[in-house]
Amino acid sequence: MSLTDGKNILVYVETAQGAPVGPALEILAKAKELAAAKGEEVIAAILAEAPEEAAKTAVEAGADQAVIVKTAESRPEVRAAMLAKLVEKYTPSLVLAAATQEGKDVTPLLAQKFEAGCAVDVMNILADGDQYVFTCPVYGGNILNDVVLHTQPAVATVRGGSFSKSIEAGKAGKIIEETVEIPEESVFTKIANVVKEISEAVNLEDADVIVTGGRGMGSKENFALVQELADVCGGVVGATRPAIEEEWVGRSHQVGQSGKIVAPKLYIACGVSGATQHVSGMIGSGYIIAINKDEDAPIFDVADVGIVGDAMKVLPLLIEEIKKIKEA
Ligand SMILES: Cc1cc2nc3c(=O)[nH]c(=O)nc-3n(C[C@H](O)[C@H](O)[C@H](O)COP(=O)(O)OP(=O)(O)OC[C@H]3O[C@@H](n4cnc5c(N)ncnc54)[C@H](O)[C@@H]3O)c2cc1C
Repeated sequence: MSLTDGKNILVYVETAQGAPVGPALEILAKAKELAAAKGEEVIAAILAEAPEEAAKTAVEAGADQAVIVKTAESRPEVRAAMLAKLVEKYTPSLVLAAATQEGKDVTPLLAQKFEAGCAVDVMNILADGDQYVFTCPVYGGNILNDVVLHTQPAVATVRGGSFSKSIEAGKAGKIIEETVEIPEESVFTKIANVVKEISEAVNLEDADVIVTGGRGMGSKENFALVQELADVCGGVVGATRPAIEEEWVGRSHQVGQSGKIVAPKLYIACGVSGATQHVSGMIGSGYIIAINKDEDAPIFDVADVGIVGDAMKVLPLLIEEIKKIKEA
């Protein structure tokens, strides 16, 4: 199945605890800009148990209309099938979703239904006549590749932090409720078990402050300093793959190529060497502070501020100073 004469941009607005996730709001702002240049519209598609509030926020963030489907369904296969029904009905030329874990699961399945090309982890989008040019990182972010998809629709997942959100409080837009039924016999995925740790995954993609610990933290006891610093900064804990393999923190905290792509305002890397596979997941951060005892560690190449020292000595000092400032 493929579309012809597609028009408008459909943004899949993922939600968490009833509200759109930050990267989805960023995409809506970019979609608004792209659509306005062509005299087209932005349609937000929301699949959630109670999507009404999220729909209002999506409109304020740039959507001209929000299409909502009330559902508690969590299986990516079913969510992709639901979105496909909306794409069939609203015939967008472009479908965008955040490159979150859910976006990465759902979007390629959606693209496959329309035999459409799917650009992943997009960092920029330019309109070029009737086509869009998607800038995507390849080889762990060492090369930026421009991709053009000659399909209807074109489908893309967008990396968090690539665009800035823009909220126009009180903006009005049409909210349309759709009912989409996906017959159970057409679904191959059955949920056998939900693993608690993964289901209560930390929301790294939306965090303003991330404090990440790497192998250099040395032990689970020392890693507690990373949590403490995150707490005093009002942030969340990230980790490199070795720190997770050592079981100092859960898998949902992993930042990097095979973890989460993050773009907080502040990223503090403690005992992290700066391997390409890690850096490709955090290079979009606004301000990077690195603490490493090796002055030649590659993490310093991407850091705005580098502290050469033993993290076990530097972190307690930082925590103490920040506490003092907050109490003052
Ligand atoms: C296909 C693939 C995918 C991968 N995906 C990911 C991914 O998503 N995320 C990820 O993180 N990695 C990923 N990796 C692993 C990656 O290649 C690196 O091995 C990893 O990022 C290194 O983690 P690290 O910096 O914690 O450890 P190390 O590279 O061992 O660095 C530890 C650092 O701590 C410093 N240090 C030691 N003691 C102290 C101290 N007391 N105080 C301060 N500094 C200290 C050292 O100088 C060193 O620079 C992937 C690898 C592959 C092959």
